[in-house]
Amino acid sequence: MILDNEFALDQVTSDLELLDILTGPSPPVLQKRLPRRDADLDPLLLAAAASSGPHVTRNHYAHDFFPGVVDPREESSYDWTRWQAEDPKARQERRPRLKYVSRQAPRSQRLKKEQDENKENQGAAVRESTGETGAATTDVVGSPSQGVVISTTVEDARPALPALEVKCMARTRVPTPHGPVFLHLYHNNHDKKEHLAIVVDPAQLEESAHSIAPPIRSRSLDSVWSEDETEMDRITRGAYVGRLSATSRTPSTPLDGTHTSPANDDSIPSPLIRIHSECFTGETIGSMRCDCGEQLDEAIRQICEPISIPSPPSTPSPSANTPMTIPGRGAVIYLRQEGRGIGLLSKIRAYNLQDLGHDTVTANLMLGHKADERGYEIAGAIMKDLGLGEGVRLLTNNPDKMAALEREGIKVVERVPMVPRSWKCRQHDQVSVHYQTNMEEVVQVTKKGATMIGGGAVYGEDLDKYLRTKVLRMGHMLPLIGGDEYADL
Ligand SMILES: Nc1nc2c(ncn2[C@@H]2O[C@H](COP(=O)(O)OP(=O)(O)OP(=O)(O)O)[C@@H](O)[C@H]2O)c(=O)[nH]1
Repeated sequence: MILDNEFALDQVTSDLELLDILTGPSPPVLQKRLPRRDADLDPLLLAAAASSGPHVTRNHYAHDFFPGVVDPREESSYDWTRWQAEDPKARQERRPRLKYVSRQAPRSQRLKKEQDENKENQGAAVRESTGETGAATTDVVGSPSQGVVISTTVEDARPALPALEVKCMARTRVPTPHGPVFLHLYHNNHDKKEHLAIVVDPAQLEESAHSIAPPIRSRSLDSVWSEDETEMDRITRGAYVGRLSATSRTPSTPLDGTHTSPANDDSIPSPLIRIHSECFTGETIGSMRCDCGEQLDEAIRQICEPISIPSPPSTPSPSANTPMTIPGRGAVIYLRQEGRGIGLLSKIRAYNLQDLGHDTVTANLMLGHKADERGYEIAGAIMKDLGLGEGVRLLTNNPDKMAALEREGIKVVERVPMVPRSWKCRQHDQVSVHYQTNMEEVVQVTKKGATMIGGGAVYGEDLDKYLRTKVLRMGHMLPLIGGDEYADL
């Protein structure tokens, strides 16, 4: 502030002095420049100075707006003699100032770090192939132009992971509304999670029947685990054939890999497979933010559907050319990769960011995660253990899953789209029940397979946003709803 007249003032330090100068009855006469003042100006002082008249502004500043008077209506709040200045520290404690603190480094630094990591990963791959372990990373903090290296660490000298191995620890029959399945629980040597395989192959329950298609069985479960394992050990872990009952218990023998089917293999469609990632919210509490629960249900339903095949020559049938029906076969590989690999805690936080208007991809990025942090190596290994590496039909819209499985050496012979039930229903006659609840229309699908809590199809604004983001930002292979493209599915 510069007032260039004759009024002499060496130091103007307090807000009240300034107020006097600015709002006094006659304009101030300054003889020299006011010294530079770095202290914060009270904005109320400026407001008072800028308002209509000194008689009003002085009064307001000193009384109504005085910082010590919390509530002007308080008894004696206008009584100067009783006012005591408040400890500014106490005031700060009472009203902590919310500060935005970015948890991310500037973008340039993050990009550089990413580049360094990529280089390092390439180096690690080379080292791994040459048998070296451990990876050095460099944390660059500060401007990249300065290249200030704060710390160089040898990344936790973690030994390279051993070659992936999976082992089916137990298997059991579970009846579901769609038909019986065999639940397989897997351990592996890369993470401590219990991944699962839900195998649909009811032909295995018919102990005596001649199975047309090769059985879907776990090699690791059926192998011999120790010299002294008993029949009961094998049966208890699920290494049996046929159906267990009080009168029937036949332990399995290790598969020799020479199983041949009497039918021409080409005539039997490849098993239908779904790689599904855990979703507590969608599968357990029926969340309608996503369609995960519905997808799990729909996948099991579709895999359980009987398959029509041409009669094999060796099978007696009324007419040689009459197609025959065999039970549906396939599996859901259920991976414990909650929230696309970011975990339930982060997914819950991401939901709050989504409520603020961000989509599911951006919310992940804002939390410092990738849009998708899943891996499919374990899924590939489980599929091979189940003898499913040679050709599967994959239920998915996700191009990453297809590519990842191919990388794991799984032959995907066909992609079967996963169409959200609500997208099918909008044009479909199957929507036979409409009812009102809480002023919203609820669509109840009467089609077989509706097992989720609260109804057959998830629906709503949140779900539409989620599904559209998957199509528009994650490249999912699903035409957006608009016309009658799903009417026949
Ligand atoms: N981070 C995040 N994860 C979510 C959200 N909604 C659902 N998920 C997770 O997404 C995963 C479900 O994905 P999947 O259905 O296996 O597969 P997909 O990538 O959608 O591909 P499809 O095979 O076409 O269904 C589960 O792990 C869910 O927990 C979300 O809003 N944010």
